[in-house]
Parts: sequence; structure tokens; C-alpha cells
Amino acid sequence: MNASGDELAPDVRAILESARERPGGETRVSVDARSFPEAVAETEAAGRVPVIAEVKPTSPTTAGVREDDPVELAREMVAGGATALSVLTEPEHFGGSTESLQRIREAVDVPVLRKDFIMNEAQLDVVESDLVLLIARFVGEDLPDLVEAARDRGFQPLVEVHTREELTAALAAGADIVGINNRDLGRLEVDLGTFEELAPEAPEDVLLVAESGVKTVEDARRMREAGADALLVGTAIMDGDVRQNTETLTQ
Ligand SMILES: O=C(O)c1ccccc1NCC(=O)[C@H](O)[C@H](O)COP(=O)(O)O
Repeated sequence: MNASGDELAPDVRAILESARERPGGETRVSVDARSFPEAVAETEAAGRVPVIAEVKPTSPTTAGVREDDPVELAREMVAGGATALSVLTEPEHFGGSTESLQRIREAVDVPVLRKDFIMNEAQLDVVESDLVLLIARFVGEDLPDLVEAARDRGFQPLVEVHTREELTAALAAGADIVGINNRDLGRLEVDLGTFEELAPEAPEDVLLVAESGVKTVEDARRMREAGADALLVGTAIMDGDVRQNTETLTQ
């Protein structure tokens, strides 16, 4: 059972068990973050679709592992027009690492999101990034404190939600960048209707990111019409030529 009392998929239970065990950093980080809202506004002004392209070597719902140098993948995504990058740092189920994130952030000049399953404040201190993911469902009542702790270190927190209740909790915690995840972490099923259902409930001044399940230009258009300020895309970009895939979705 998780904070909301619902059953989680076995893969997600395993992800959370290892996330709880992972140590925090020894020294508090202080980040001089690249602004994500400004990057989104610049992409919009250039007439392109703001996409956060995800360096996701593998996942519980993907076959195989992409072994390419993550820095090369990241450079290709930026060359393809990515507004920002998301880098998995979860090692056991996604093939990520904090070292990859560090190298990527040094190699590119766009904002970089640390994509992980952060469970406590000390885990924020493991590595610097511009944005940090906080998943409302998993951190439960610690969300307001973690949002504050992230901002105190200079991070821009991206708070991920999947239900109306989680959206309410995210807004109450002061989140101004909210990711609506189309993937239900209970069953790992994807439904783009999730974003369409929840987006109208968010205030205008909240920057909304449509996460997961965007595969085609039609999907991207659908999410933008439903109010997405940006799209977070992993699998569809990682599958094949990442530069071409990014170019296609950012047009
Ligand atoms: O992607 C998975 O298989 C997954 C499994 C269990 C927990 C989380 C998972 N994904 C995390 C994500 O949020 C996605 O990587 C991200 O939104 C991109 O999704 P997609 O474009 O569908 O790869």
C-alpha cells in the first residue's frame, strides 16, 4: 500500500523500496538554476512546442536497454530542439545515474530535470540539477516541506500528480510547475485522457507539463490543445534517432 492506500504495481513497489534505502548527500547543495519557465517562453516565442526530452536508458515498461553515451543522447536531443532535458538518476530500474546527470548538465545549456523517486530531504543533496521531480503520490504529507526544501536549495520543483486529490495537494504545497502524469503508477497504464481531465482544474499561472504516453505529433497536439505548456517525452524520443524524434515532436 502507498500513502493514498492504493495498491501499486509490483515494479513500482520495488522502485519505492530501493528509493527508501538510497542514501542522501552529505552536504547541502546550492543550485544556480537555469530558468525552466523562461526556456518554455523562448520556445513558444520561436513558434515551437516546448518538449522536455528524457534520457531514459530503460524502464519497467520498455524492452531492452539503450547503451549509448547519455551525454551524446542529450546533445542530440538539444540539437533536435528540446527546451529542457529530463535525466533518470534511478539506477536499478531505469539504468540512470547521478554521474550521467552531472555530465549532461555540464555538456548542455538547457534546464535539466532530475527524474528520480525522492523520498526525503537529504536525497535532494545527492546531485545538482535545475528542476527536481517530487511525486505527490509517494511523498504524501511531506510534499509541502519537500517543495520548500527544494526551493531553499535553488531547485525548481516539478510536482507530479495523477489525480484531482494530488493536484489539490500540489497546489496547496505551493507548486507552480505541475506535471500531470498520464501513466497510472498503480497499474502502469497510460491514458492521455488523464491530462485532459485534470488540466482545467489548474490555475492559469501554473505551468503545466503533460507527462508520459506522448508518441506522435497528434498526441502532442492533443496535449497542447488540452492546455499543456510543455510535454515530457521519454520512450518515443529514445526509440531510434533521438534528434529526429525530438525535431518531429517540437515542430
Ligand atoms: O516509464 C515507466 O515504465 C515507469 C514505470 C514505473 C514508474 C515510472 C515510470 N516512468 C516514469 C515517467 O514518468 C516517464 O519516464 C516519463 O513520464 C516519460 O514517459 P514516456 O514518454 O511514456 O516514456
